[in-house]
Amino acid sequence: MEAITKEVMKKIDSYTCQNITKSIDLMEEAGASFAKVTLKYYNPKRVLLLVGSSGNGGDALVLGRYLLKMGIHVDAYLVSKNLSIDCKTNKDLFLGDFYYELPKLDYDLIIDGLIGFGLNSKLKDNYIDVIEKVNHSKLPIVALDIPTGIDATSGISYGAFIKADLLITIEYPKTGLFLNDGLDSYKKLEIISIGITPTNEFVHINEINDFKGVLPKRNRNTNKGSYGKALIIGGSYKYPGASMLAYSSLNQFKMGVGYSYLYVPKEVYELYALRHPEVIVSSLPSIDGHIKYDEEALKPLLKMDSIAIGMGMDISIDLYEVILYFLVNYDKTLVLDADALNTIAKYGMSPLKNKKCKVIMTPHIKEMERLSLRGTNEILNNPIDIAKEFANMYDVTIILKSASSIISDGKSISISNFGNPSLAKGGSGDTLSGILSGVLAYLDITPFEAANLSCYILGRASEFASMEIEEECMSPLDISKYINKVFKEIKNE
Ligand SMILES: NC(=O)C1=CN([C@@H]2O[C@H](COP(=O)(O)OP(=O)(O)OC[C@H]3O[C@@H](n4cnc5c(N)ncnc54)[C@H](O)[C@@H]3O)[C@@H](O)[C@H]2O)[C@@H](O)CC1
Ligand SMILES: [K+]
Repeated sequence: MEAITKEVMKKIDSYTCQNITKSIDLMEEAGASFAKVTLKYYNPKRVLLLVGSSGNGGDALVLGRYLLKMGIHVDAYLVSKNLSIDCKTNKDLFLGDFYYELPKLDYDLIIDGLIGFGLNSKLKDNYIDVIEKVNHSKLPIVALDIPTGIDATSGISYGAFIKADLLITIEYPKTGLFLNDGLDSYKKLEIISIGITPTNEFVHINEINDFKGVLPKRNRNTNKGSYGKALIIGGSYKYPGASMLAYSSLNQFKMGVGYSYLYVPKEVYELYALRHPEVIVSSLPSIDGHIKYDEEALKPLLKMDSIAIGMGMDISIDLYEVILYFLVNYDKTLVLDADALNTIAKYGMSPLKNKKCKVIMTPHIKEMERLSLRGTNEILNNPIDIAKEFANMYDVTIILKSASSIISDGKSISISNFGNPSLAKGGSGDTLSGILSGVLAYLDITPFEAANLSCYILGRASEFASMEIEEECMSPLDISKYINKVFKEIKNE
C-alpha cells in the first residue's frame, strides 16, 4: 500500500483547487462520499457532528446534510464561531440544530470533523476536553480524513487524539496512520477518491503480499555449503547477554542458512560455548572482557556471507577499530546494531562514507539521537525525512526501530508496521539482528530488501505468537518459535 505525507497531500490538494476543481466542490464530493461509506457500516438514528473551523469541519457539515436528507436526526457541535469561507457556506446549508457547548451524548454515532491534516500545534484545551469526552462515551466514532489530534505525517499526537472505530481518509492513506499514536487512532480504514490530482511521492507500507515468492526452492542435491555462512559478533564481560546473543545466532538457522557462527570475546567464550550445539561458537582476542582489535583474528571472517556486530559489546575504541576494519576490507553486507552504533556515534561516523561493504544500521530512537545529533522530539516529529536523509548522507540502509519501523536506503522509503506490543521488550533488537544476518547470508537480495523482509519476519512472528501467548507474557524467545509460520505464509502463494 502506498501512503503520502501531509506535505504531499497539501501540495496536490492546492494544485487541484487552483487548476481543476474549486475547493467548495471538492468538499461537497468529500462529504457525499463520507456519508456513503458511513452508511455502509452504520444505520444510525441520532448523529452528532463534531465540527471544526475549516476544511474538516466543512466536510462534516456536508456529510450531515446528506444524512438529514435520509431522515436521520443530525445535530452539529461547533467548536468555534470563526469559520473558513467553505465551512461557513456549508454551515448555512445545514438544517439541523447547532450547539456551541458539547451536548449530552445521547446519540448512536459521532462524526469527528474537528481537524484533519491542518493540525499544526498542541491542541487547545477545549478540543482536548471534547476528545476525552467522546472517547470515554464508548459511542462509535467515524473520523474524517485523520483522527483529530494525530499529525498526518508523523502520527505524533498533540495532547489527545480521537480513537475512531472507522476512519475514512481522502485519496491516499497518510503516513501518520502507520506511525506512533496514529497506530492506535482507528480500527478500520476506508479510502475515498474525490478527484485530487495523483502523485507518485509515496512511502510504501509493507504488506504480506510484498514478500510472496522471495524464498528460493531448496534443491534436493544441496548441502550446508549451498546456503551461506552468517556471523554474529557480540557480547562482553559487562553485558554477557549470553542466551540472547546465542539465540540471535540460532535465528540464522531459522532463516535457512547453512552455517551459523557466533564470535565473542575470549573471556566470555565459555558462557556461550554449548548453549546451542548447532551454532559454531568461537572467540576473538579480548581485553578486560571486551573485544580487542587484532587484524589476524579478523581476516578469516572476511569469508562470511553476512556479519552482524554490536549486540551487548559495550562502547570501546577497540570495537571502533574492528568496525573500521570491516568497513574497509569486507565486501558483503555488515549489520551495525546496538553498541556498534553507539561506538561509531562516539568515535566518528565519517568512515561510513568511504567503505567497501554495504551497511545496514538498526537504531532505535535513542541510538538515532546519538547518530544524528538530533533530539528525540525532532526525530519523532519528522522520522521519515530524517531516516531518508541519514541513509542518503552515509550511503547506508537504515531501520529506524519503533512501534513501527521506518526503512530507507536514501532513495526508497517504507514503513513496516507488522507486530504488536509484545516486541516492546529487551531482546527484540537482538532477534532482529539474528534474522537480518541470516536473511543476508541466505538470500541474494539488496540490503533494503533484506531490511524490509527481516522486519516483516520479526513482526509477523509476534502476531502469530500472540494467537497463543498473551502479549504481556511473550518473550523474544517465544516469538522466534513462530518464525516457521511466517516462512509458511511466505511460501503459500
Ligand atoms: N485533501 C483535500 O484535498 C481536501 C480536504 N478536505 C478536508 O480539509 C481538511 C484540511 O483542511 P484545512 O487545511 O482547512 O484544515 P483542518 O480542517 O484540518 O484544520 C485546520 C483548522 O484547525 C485549526 N487548528 C489547527 N491546529 C489546531 C490546534 N492544535 N488546536 C486547535 N485548532 C487547531 C486551524 O486553526 C484551522 O482552523 C482535510 O483533512 C479534509 O478533511 C476536503 O474539504 C476536501 C478536499
Ligand atoms: K478529523
